[in-house]
Amino acid sequence: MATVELVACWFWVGLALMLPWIILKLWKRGDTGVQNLPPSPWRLPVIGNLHQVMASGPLLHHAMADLARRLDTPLLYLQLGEVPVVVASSPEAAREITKTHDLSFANRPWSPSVRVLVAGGDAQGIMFARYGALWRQVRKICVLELLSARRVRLCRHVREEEARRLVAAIAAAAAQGKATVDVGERISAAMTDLVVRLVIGDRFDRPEEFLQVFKEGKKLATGKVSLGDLFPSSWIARLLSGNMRRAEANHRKMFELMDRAIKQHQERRGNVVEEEDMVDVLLRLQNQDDDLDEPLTMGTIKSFLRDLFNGGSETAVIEWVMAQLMRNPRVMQKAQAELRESLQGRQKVTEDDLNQGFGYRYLKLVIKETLRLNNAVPLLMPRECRETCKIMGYDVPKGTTVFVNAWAIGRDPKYWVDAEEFIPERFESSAVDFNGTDFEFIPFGAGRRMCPGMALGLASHELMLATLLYHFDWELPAGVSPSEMDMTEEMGVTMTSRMKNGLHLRPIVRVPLKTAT
Ligand code: HEM
Repeated sequence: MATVELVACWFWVGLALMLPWIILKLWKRGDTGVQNLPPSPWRLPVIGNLHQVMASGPLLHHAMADLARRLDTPLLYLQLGEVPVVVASSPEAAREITKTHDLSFANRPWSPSVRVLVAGGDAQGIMFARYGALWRQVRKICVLELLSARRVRLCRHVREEEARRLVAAIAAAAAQGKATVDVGERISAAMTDLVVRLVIGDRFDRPEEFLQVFKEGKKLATGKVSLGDLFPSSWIARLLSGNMRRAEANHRKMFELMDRAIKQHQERRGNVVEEEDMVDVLLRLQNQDDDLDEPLTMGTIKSFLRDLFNGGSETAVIEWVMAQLMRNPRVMQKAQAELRESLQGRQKVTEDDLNQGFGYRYLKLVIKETLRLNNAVPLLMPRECRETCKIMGYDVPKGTTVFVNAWAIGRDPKYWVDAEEFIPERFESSAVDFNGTDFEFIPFGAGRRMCPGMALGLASHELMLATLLYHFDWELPAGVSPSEMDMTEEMGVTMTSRMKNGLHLRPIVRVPLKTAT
């Protein structure tokens, strides 16, 4: 049975088992109070709008976009099990939530799964941290230290080394006569290695174990909706959700390994650190306690590092860019021609070349267009309403989970000509950018909780892509034409959208890598 059917089947079995609890809830139910809530489709008792959302399959952003379109509303109210949800599906609604009333939506909701991750509040990190002094502290460290433009520049040699290793691995597969390579898997391995090096450095003695625990954690944190999160007050639902115990064990193991990495860094601290990794920076700041508004506890440091791993190792965008290029041979040809013409004669792609404008003006437009159509984080990360407020004339009650459907906004024909077409040139003469001020295009979010890793993410993505396009030509598997490519989406970790069946392509070496580098 297909995974989707299996998930759906378990979902309905779970609901059936919860029937006695549902009846009890119905019996106890009081009035919800009169409020001018945003438009909502009809609801069933207790499960609310779950049946409508689940009916369209596991892609929440598609289901939510359909419902908003059907009701012709920029702001949609849904009751998902016990969880009240508001979805913003227009640039105006997104602006109200992430800018005008940013402070009212500066929290992330803590579902039971998130509670496991943040260990009840002792390991809030940054992604799920409650808005307040601690979050402000870690966010400042991100912006000024760990992910600053200066640090992104300083670590460019690590990105270049990993990009070269990626090329070498793909070239070796091509030389062995492999029909195709799993491009997503290769990129993911390269990006995970990259982020491990940036965060804990080269000298950690158990990198393999760390990677394994990290990968298992990612599998456990699938973006699929869990019964326990939909009915947080029900222990039966939590029991049926199953994964919680494994997630707790994974969390413990991950923190144990981080303890070891931190200890190794501490032991080294007496020596001169030639090049600081992120653990070094955090330990240095921890020692300069007087400069901190909130103390950096070990729990905070470890959860902070965990979030940086998660944010930094996401590779869905690169895979989507490659897929769109294969589907649009004209665009692929233009991007490669520009790169090869301007980098002619060079044995490798360097960030200095790219930054000086060598050959990737068009590639930048390609990445932008992919972020519009295949937004890797389609619903951004959920916010929670901290105080009841009015958005576009409707009441959004305190405690509501709020999604911004950036995916739907990026495809809305009201704001985009030929919205479903892949046309990088649309950005050529347009000032619209993803820096969080043009609300029709917000792949990195906007406002206080906007992605702090944008510069690092873009630098890594641009270099990896330029390298893949410069060194190789790419072919689809025999018998598959560009228009027949499987572009089916699925939800990955922390609500990211990735290619469900991967991207398998045949690489043909065009510019061989010089081995002596
Ligand atoms: C192309 C790559 C990336 C994309 C598309 C992306 C996208 C996003 C989005 C949409 C959000 C939620 C914003 C919101 O709620 O308004 C986010 C948050 C975040 N991202 Fe990224 N991101 C990327 C790369 C990175 C990298 C490289 C890092 C760090 C190593 C990172 C770290 C984070 C963190 C820590 C948050 C949470 C911020 C907070 O809650 O204060 N991201 N990202």
